[in-house]
Amino acid sequence: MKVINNDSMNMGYLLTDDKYNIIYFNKYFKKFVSNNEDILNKKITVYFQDIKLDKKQEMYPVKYIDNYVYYVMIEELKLYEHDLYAFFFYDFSLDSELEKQILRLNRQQYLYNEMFNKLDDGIYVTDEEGSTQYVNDAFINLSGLTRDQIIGKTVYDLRNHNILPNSCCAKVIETRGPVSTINNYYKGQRCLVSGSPIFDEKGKLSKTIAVIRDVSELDILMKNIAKEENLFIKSKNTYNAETIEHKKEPVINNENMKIIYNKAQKIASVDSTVLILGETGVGKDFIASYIYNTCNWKNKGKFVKINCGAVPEHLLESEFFGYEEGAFTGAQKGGKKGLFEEANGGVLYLDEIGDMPYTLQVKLLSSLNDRMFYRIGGTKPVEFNARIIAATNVDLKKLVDEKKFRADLYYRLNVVRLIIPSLRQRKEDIIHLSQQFLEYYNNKYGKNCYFSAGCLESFLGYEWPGNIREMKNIIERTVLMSDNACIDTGLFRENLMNGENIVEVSENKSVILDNKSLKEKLEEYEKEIIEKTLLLTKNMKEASEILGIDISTLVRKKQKYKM
Ligand SMILES: Nc1ncnc2c1ncn2[C@@H]1O[C@H](COP(=O)(O)OP(=O)(O)OP(=O)(O)O)[C@@H](O)[C@H]1O
Repeated sequence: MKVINNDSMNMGYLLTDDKYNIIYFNKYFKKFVSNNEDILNKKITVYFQDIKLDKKQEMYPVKYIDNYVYYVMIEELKLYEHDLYAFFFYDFSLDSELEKQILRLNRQQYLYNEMFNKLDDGIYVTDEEGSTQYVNDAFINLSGLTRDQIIGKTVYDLRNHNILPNSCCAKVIETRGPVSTINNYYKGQRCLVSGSPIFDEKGKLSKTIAVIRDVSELDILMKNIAKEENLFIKSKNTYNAETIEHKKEPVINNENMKIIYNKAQKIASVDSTVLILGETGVGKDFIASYIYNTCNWKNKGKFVKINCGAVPEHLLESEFFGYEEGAFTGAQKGGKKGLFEEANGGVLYLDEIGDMPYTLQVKLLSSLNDRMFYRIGGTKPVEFNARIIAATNVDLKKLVDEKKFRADLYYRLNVVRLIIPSLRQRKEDIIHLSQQFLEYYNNKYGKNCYFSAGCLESFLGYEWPGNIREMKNIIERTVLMSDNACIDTGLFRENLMNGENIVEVSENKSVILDNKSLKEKLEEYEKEIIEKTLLLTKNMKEASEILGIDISTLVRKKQKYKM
């Protein structure tokens, strides 16, 4: 701030005599008066009514007659024995160039705002700490949120409260790089969210911006095309959803799981035996195939899986080790390769190893130790160089103690042990897994479902006795059953009840039992699935393909359930 004494300046001063009559005023005041007489010799209080004449050498605001506010400072002067007063008026309003620039900026901001609000794509801007700074109208429409709910809140808070559970900007901040996500919004719109970091001139993260594009229609179109293509591939190849699903990235948020997957990665390229333990459905097969897929041995052999509990005992040996021609009555001409040979150079995955008959355990152990075996009826040793990964959901050590499993085989298998925790012990994975399955089934059934915040909370409260597999099945059911895009807690619970007769939800762990037999319940469920599938598909052919049964079975079932 400076005192401006120049007549041409945007500030004014005037002089009065000792009675406060104006005797001089500069050009600044001249613009307000038509001639000098209008102001000269008038009391200053005529123009500045609230001026405090006794307040000297102190600056304070006063109003001119047009109500414009100035800051005034009064000084006493002596001129040729006359007592005079000098009044300095400071106009703190911005000078005109600056004012023009601000106006221009305001106008520009208004125009940008208008432009952003005309876009069909949503825009979301945060600062470097994830605090929401700007959203356009399209985002408000897509999300169903109000600006009050989000502006000033961090994307982490919004993520934790499930308001924006899959925040792209949060991921941009975490990775400091561009990120794309697929998010579902409240009316079930599927949106492609492309987020980018914005760095300042020193390379420091300054903002993140995400553009949210509703791809629902495009998605449906793509799904239709994919469906057609899949039908084609299916007829040519043994295409199967499970294979495709296995190629998906593992969900690993839980710290324990990170350690386990890290270990799996480390041992992927060596051929030590791995024993995977964990409850049913926790992802034992999944991590076994992850190990196989992660190792990049050139020309590696196949991943051969056998469920030791599913093959009748009398067939197990021949399934495993194969046989020579004439080995037994009914043996195939030319003999047959067993799974051990099939898996050569690759991985032999022995699921439910705890169910392996005791007698066969001896042969397995000697094959592992000697790295060779004999086909049934064979005399020539066959080299064995597959890697063994075994898994079980039973307490193998207990079986050893009960003498149902050989201790030497147990220790031979137990070289690297991976114990997969249950889903309730890794709640951090629940939401991500559920989103992954939702996306998978949305794609599979051409739907756009999303979970309500309450439903996600119920997921966290539920015990998941069947772990990830149970979650996957429930999500498939709810996606199929939902009439609306939103899958809420009610639908989640309903589908728990349809599938299981025991329901444990939240802390209550209420047990709901009814008098129906399992067969009746399964029939009810089957009927419901068929009804829904028929409703969702164009014809019987499509329905039977989705259900994975042939048309004649579908017709029979329709008759059985009187549909
Ligand atoms: N980390 C993961 N990320 C994503 N999906 C997973 C993960 N782990 C498991 N799954 C999925 O969970 C489902 C069950 O996994 P899996 O079949 O491997 O369980 P399991 O423990 O072998 O079950 P069981 O004991 O009945 O053989 C599968 O659909 C699998 O694709």
